[in-house]
Amino acid sequence: MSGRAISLLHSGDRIGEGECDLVLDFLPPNLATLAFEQVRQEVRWHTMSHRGGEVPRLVAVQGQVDDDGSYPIYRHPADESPPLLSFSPVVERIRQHVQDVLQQPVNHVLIQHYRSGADFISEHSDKTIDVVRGSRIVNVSLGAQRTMTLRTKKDNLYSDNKSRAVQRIPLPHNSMFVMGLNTNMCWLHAIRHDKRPQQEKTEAERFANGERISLTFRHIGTFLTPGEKLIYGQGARGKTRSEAHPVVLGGVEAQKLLEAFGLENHSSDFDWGTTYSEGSDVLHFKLLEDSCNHNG
Ligand SMILES: O=C(O)CCC(=O)C(=O)O
Ligand SMILES: [Fe+2]
Repeated sequence: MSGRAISLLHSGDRIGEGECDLVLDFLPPNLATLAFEQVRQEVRWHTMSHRGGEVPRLVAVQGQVDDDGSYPIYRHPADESPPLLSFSPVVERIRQHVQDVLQQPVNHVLIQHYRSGADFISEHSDKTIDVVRGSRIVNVSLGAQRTMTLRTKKDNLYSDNKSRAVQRIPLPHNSMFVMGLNTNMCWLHAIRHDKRPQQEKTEAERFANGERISLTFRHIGTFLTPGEKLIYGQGARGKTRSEAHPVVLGGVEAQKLLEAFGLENHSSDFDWGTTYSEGSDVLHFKLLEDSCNHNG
């Protein structure tokens, strides 16, 4: 491939590094027709702040809470994430379908409500310190069709040494986009805002009054004990429940983890083992940002 071609891709095409999939008509019709409205009503929506500003969409987090009250934690650089609640009824039904089709457990979901074409998520790579190695990340789309844009990172140019590959994947209502960790490493992904006038949009894009809900399911290997006291698992320093350590708030460790997240956003040959395998017990980054602001 050469030049600046932007590929518009669909189910069955080679997407990203080739280990991605777009599954259409994912939920059975009886669930698909009520899922958007039920999720919208059932979920306790929150705003979320990042670098002091509100992110342009509503969010909620649900997950599998163990008998001892431990629950999975997905860390990414937000000032504060909403509290994790147990899977609500319709989200649990969707999760069961994801697990059946994927043949992989998923124990955590970030649910996002794009209230109109003005809501978006900027280009990023998912942060994988807490994502089980070798697992796949899933986005279930409900409501209005939006487009997932994939773009290779700056350190991964075409052979002309100038341009980056771009792929656009329309995500219609009731589809499941499956992303492998290789694609997450070599490409950035985004849902860009769509400010075209209504009459230029297709029926699928105007569906559900232009509102979209996405459910990002992940298999998480890092856990918190009740009250955010202790942390253990893949992304923590203590790898098992009995080796759990108290969580660390802000400070040098938080700075280190934020730098690692930055590296993961920029590097296509990101070495997970070197960067993450030791683990980090950091939970919140806001304290750190506040102290940075005071310093400078
Ligand atoms: O809304 C989507 O489909 C994408 C969400 C996403 O990339 C994320 O939550 O990391
Ligand atoms: Fe993402």
